[in-house]
This record gives sequence, C-alpha cells and structure tokens, in this order.
Amino acid sequence: MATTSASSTPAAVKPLSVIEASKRLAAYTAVDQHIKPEHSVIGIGSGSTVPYVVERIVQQGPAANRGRIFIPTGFQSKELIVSSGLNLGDVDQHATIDVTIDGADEVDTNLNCIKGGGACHLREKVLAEAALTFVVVADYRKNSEFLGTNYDPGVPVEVVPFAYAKVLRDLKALGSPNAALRMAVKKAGPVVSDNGNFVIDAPFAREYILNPSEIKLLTGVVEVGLFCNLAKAAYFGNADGSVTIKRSGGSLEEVVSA
Ligand SMILES: O=C[C@H](O)[C@H](O)[C@H](O)COP(=O)(O)O
Repeated sequence: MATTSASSTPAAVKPLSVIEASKRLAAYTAVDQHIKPEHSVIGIGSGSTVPYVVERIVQQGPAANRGRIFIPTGFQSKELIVSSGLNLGDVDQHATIDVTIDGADEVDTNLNCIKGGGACHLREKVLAEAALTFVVVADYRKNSEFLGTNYDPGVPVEVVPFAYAKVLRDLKALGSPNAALRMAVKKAGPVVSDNGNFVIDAPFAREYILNPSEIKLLTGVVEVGLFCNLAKAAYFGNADGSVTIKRSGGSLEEVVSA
C-alpha cells in the first residue's frame, strides 16, 4: 500500500484547479477508506471524478492489484481500467462486487443520487446494486440537501430509441413538462448511450423526484438515473482541502487531510 497522503501532490504533477483538486481529494479518501486488501472484485464508475479513483487504486501497487478484477460501468471506465494496467472483468461473470465507487451529479442528505449526466446510469445502477458497498465521490458542488437544487437538467431517463416520443409524452403527463431528448454536442442528433439507447432529461418538482419506480414503469424506459437507498457513503472534496463524508444512517463527518 502506498503511503502518499490524500492531499500530497508529487512534485512532477501539475497543480489542479480547485474543482479538480476537490474531486481528487474525495476519490483518494474514499479509496483509502473502502478499497482494502481483502477486496478482489471492484466496480469502477463513470465521469470525471473516477479517474482519480483509479489513480489512487494504482498507487496501492501491483501486489495489491494483481489478484483483483475491475468491472467497468461503460466505455470510459473500461478504457481507464485497461490503460491503467488493471485486470478487466464484467458483471455477468461477477454478480457480486465487493465495492463499487462512482461519481454523481447530485447527492441529497439521505444519499439519494441523480446519476446519468454522462448517460452511463444503466450500467452504473447494475454495478451499484451488485456491490456489497456502493460509495459515491464528488466535488462540493454535488452536495445538496434536496435533489434538483444544483443539478437542473433533470432526471436522466434511458429509453429505447423507437419509444422516445411516447416516453417524452408520458413524462410530460407525469409532471415534467420540460422533459427533453438529450442532444449530442459533437454529433448531429441525440446522445446515444453505450447500450445504443437515447436519454431524456426530465426535470421534476421536488415532491416527485424521489419516485423512480413510476418513471421506470413507463414502457420504453430502460433505466432511471435516480439512485435511492443504494449508497453507503458519499465523499465530497471541499475547496478548503477538507472532505465531507455523509454516511447512510445520517452521520456526517468532516475530515481535514494532513
Ligand atoms: O453517467 C454518468 C455518471 O452518472 C457520472 O458518474 C456522473 O455524471 C458524475 O460525473 P462527474 O464525476 O464527471 O461529475
């Protein structure tokens, strides 16, 4: 196990912005507290915070990682695992995962999360549910009392392409009049997920947002980016170099790194 502290920056590494440093701090602290020598099957989530998770796992050294299998939540994390020299596996071979660490778009007081800002929430939810321990890492902007406070595109809803117009109509009827098909930025047309599906972003009022089952029941919906009652802990890197840790059950801890 490497001895680098969560706040240490090797001299050759260029300084990070406050946001990036916060993501790294959250990721390093979560890995230090949750990825232990006895863990052999590890889920790796998606997004811009997760590379720091993998970076910290690699720092545990080849001996610690030799016997481990890493399960990705999509194309990005698969590439990350392979390019980091870690062993790649898949959830169809490992239905039980020791620990999954993933990012989030927003996390509330009770550790409910909005996920899917990167359209990966189907595989992410499978890995979150497969995990004995599911842990979320993020910078301080994602730490909210209520979902929908800071992340306003809405609830990501993955849909089979041919059903998107019908599901859009259903979501509007369900209380999301501004639900919209997510459009790609450097491609003409909609975002296409790793599973070949479309994504609708559906903003809901606070009183409806914690009810993923109603959305999931709409025919044509594959998965909903609301992760309720799944996370055991959420780590938020703060701008001042501290980490806020929210745990299921309601405990709150502030860790100041050395
Ligand atoms: O689909 C994407 C995922 O749910 C990400 O984990 C989420 O969007 C957070 O990503 P980031 O760490 O880049 O904020």
